[in-house]
Amino acid sequence: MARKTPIERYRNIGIMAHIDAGKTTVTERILFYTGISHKMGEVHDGAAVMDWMDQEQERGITITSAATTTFWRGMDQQYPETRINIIDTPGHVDFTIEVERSLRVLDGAVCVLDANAGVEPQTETVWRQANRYGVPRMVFVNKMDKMGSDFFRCVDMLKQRLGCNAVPVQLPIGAEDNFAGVIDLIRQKAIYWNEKDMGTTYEEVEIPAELTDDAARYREALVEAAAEASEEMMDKYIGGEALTVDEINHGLRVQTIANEVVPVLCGSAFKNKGVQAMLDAVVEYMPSPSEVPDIEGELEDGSTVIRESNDDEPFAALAFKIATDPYVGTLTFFRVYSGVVKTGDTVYNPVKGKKERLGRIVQMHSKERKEISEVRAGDIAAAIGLKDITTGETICDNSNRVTLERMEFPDPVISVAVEPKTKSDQEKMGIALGKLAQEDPSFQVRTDEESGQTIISGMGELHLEIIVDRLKREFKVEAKVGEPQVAYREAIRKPIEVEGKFVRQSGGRGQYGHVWIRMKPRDRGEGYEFRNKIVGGVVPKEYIPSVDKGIQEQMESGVLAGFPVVDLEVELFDGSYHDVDSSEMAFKIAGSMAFKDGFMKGDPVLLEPMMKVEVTTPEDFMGDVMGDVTRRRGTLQGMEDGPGGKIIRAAVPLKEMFGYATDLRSATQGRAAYSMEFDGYAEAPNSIAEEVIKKAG
Ligand SMILES: Nc1nc2c(ncn2[C@@H]2O[C@H](COP(=O)(O)OP(=O)(O)OP(=O)(O)O)[C@@H](O)[C@H]2O)c(=O)[nH]1
Repeated sequence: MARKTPIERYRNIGIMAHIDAGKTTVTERILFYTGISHKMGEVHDGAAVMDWMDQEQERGITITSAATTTFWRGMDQQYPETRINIIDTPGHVDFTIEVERSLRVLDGAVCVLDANAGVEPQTETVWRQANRYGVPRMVFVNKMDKMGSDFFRCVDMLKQRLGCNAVPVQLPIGAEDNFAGVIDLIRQKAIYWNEKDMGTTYEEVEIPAELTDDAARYREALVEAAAEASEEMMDKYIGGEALTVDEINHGLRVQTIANEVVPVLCGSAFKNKGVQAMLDAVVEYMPSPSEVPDIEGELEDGSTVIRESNDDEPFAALAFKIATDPYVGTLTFFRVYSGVVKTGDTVYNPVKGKKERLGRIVQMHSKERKEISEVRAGDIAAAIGLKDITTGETICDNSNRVTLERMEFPDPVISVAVEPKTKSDQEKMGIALGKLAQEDPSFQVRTDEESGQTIISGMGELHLEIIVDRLKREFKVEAKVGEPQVAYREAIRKPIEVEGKFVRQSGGRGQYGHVWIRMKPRDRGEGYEFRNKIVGGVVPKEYIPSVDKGIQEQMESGVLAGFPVVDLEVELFDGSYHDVDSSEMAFKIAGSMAFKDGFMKGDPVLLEPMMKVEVTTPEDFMGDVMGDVTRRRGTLQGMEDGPGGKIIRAAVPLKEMFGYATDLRSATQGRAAYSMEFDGYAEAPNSIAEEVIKKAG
């Protein structure tokens, strides 16, 4: 079967936004206009297309990222059919991990702003993440019909708060109740959507006289930004020659894909204005899979390889989301980077080292699944029934094995004990939690050895709340939940040299392992490194990995209070062995003994997770909010004015942030908002450390 849509006509995009900016409404309108969704449900009466999990609809926030395919030929049918795959990215801070994994597989993003609120804390968080992945972006200033909407302030905020080169390609006609349509600055037309048919039809007329000056000024700026794309265009522009519409669009496209320009559009999804023009801009300015850098992978021999974005390469794809579906079981969403795969093919997962047969492949057209028999480079689809795969892993051609760039997931920072309400649910809960952990690598499950309790860990209070909620809804397991616990870490602050000797003489064959190691603290986030500095075979080669293993196992279970030890360099530089009695086990124990001893002598410290917190509050409550942050052991890091009031930035220990949502709401009559992001580990003060160590007993 040949390719239906050439890869140049693919757009894999994400829609990112702060909660309530209108991402769901925008997505739903896109599906409506592209003809896939024929009924328009309003988000909060529960019929929206993208909100597909029950509690998402109840909470009104989008938690999972699903992928939806749709086709667009342009407002005037001016393009060849373009396939737009929309990857939904959640806006809530507790789900940054969901944002990360969608950013990883999309080629471009539309950032939706609330025209009144502008750039909000979470917009910034997601924007920074997108910067890290170098994702080209455009902005849709939504809610132009809303009280207090201000397109130009939004553009200023984009420039100032996000530091991006925001270039309006449209201007709004009117605002708030009088928002009537948009000016297309490139084609120099005013567009008004017909209110009677939900904006399906529209008319294009001359720019209203009172806006011609503004339009000319903004057009000049955008032409200049487009001309930067090439010397030829720049020469033409400087020479006073007019650039054609095609040239301008081409220039903006080049600059947007190079992350030099962010085109800005506006509209009101709710009032059915501007969405089709935004889709046109997706086609014009967002890259196709072949216009973004090709993905890198690692072959089995450790060498690096590039997998080009085309059908002739060997098949390689990345699983970016795993969902459990009550009807079909496990759905593995994957993005194909290269090659073709068909149902019935055997694929290989290099991380698990396993082959699996690809049973059914489906494409998600919003809630509807379409069975397909093959997928190609650039496609996004879901496989049904893959058994052993976790989010972030590669699937590839079994005879051309490759591991694509791995996704990095932060370790969980908070945990709670969960216990099923009835004993008989124990097993059911175990299975359910296992499935949830497979879906979400930022969520972990373990059994506490001492208490026998099941401990779940994740990225925030809400994250775990939702897991518990899903246990109940999807798996029918009611669980009791303990107090949230912070995931501390342990580290040393002083370099140290220590000896570990494990010798047993017991009748027959004894045990003999003996090592000398140097332990050095590393900077935060640098992790663990083991160096072998043995010369002259004083510790035989075959035992060296055992020493490393002994140390790592001990690091996992901690020394001070049972939390993992981090940021440490260990050098094995001396030791001795016995011809008969030495064994891997003996050296493993010697390594762990040396490590434990060294750790206690190396000025050990407890580390606590720190959160980057940003609160937007009306000025009246500023004093209260700041006082409260300080009481929570927070360090104020800055303050500025925003449209929603004062913006306060601070670093606060996670431990002190429990229940913050509720406290902030009651302290500010619900008028403040906040966002929070894991920022790294810092030394916990003595009082806290003592308490934690005592509790660990
Ligand atoms: N006035 C106005 N309201 C809008 C517009 N678009 C969306 N809304 C409303 O804004 C609210 C939030 O919209 P959603 O589409 O749920 O926003 P979201 O960003 O998907 O929200 P989360 O899923 O919670 O992240 C809803 O009440 C919408 O009806 C708009 O263009 N104008």
